[in-house]
Amino acid sequence: MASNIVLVGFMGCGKSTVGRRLAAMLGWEFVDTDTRIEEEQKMQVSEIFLRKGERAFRKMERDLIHRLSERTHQVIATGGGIIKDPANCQRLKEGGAVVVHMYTAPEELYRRMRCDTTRPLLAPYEGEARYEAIQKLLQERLPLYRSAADIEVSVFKQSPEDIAEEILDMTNELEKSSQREIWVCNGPNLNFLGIREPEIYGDENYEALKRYVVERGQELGVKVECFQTNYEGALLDTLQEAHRKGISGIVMNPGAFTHYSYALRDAIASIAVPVVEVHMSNIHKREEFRHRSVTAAECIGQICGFGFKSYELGLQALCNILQKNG
Ligand SMILES: Nc1ncnc2c1ncn2[C@@H]1O[C@H](COP(=O)(O)OP(=O)(O)O)[C@@H](O)[C@H]1O
Ligand SMILES: O=C(O)C1=C[C@@H](OP(=O)(O)O)[C@@H](O)[C@H](O)C1
Ligand SMILES: [Mg+2]
Repeated sequence: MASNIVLVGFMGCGKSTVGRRLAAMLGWEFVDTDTRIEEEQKMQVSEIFLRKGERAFRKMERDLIHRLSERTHQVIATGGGIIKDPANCQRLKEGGAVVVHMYTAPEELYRRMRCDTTRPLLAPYEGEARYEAIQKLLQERLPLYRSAADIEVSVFKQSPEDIAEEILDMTNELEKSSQREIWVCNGPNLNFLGIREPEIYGDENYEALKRYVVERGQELGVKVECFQTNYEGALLDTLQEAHRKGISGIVMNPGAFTHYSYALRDAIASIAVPVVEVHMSNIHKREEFRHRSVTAAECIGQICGFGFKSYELGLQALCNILQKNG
């Protein structure tokens, strides 16, 4: 489980409201950074802005985040500007926190904060001008929230209780997927990518393919290991090893073994690990002997024709299935 759950998002998205409920559901401490700063300074946030200025407030936020990052079992509702300094979320994440971005449209944020007097950044604006200020600031900050967050949850037309439940489910799923390991297994001649018939397989080499799949894995929150061999038996050994080690899934490009290796077909059939078959080229558009796959029927499915992207689609398909199966 995450050490802390940190809620980020624009003013009015419901961080304070949802955070309190989420903490109660988990039996964790609830910390609202604005409230904590107000208690420590014995002054309202709007008064701090007025008397000491925004810079001083941001420093108070930074100092508080520093202290909170050393503790665990907290749901932390941050102020909407916490992401102005990327080091804040970075610090919390280094301590094992999961950062959740709560998102809704500017129209809904305006509806909630039309008459609000507690948010100093909106104080100079009323009516239409307030809506425009929200829209402009949201546009500026959205990329910052997104790059800080591990998870994004839409909070439009959902009750705070339902949002808290959803955050809990998503956090649990993130936790599970981070424990998953997927092997990307490549068969004969794939080590010759970049050299081998570039008009079919492109000019990027095998090292580039490895980097590509590892990065796609990171985006999906799973660990990816790559294997390549030109030997049929070695490919079988790798599948059996994946089974013995309890690897979560395999994305496999069996190369030309696809079309005739019954031994590989039997290996896929005998392991408990789900396999997705991928090919860079569209094998059905090519020579007759490539139209048939003796291995695909033992796999969950086959993806072909999208170059490196076939591997990404394979990884996505596997992750969806693993998520569905718990
Ligand atoms: N899911 C929701 N649906 C409707 N109104 C909400 C929801 N969550 C929060 N609110 C309301 O929106 C306003 C802002 O919520 P708050 O929790 O203070 O947001 P934040 O801490 O992100 O600024 C409050 O009036 C609150 O009651
Ligand atoms: O977005 C911001 O810069 C701010 C958001 C506020 O918190 P909420 O997001 O809880 O409104 C509060 O920290 C301060 O007014 C500044
Ligand atoms: Mg708040």
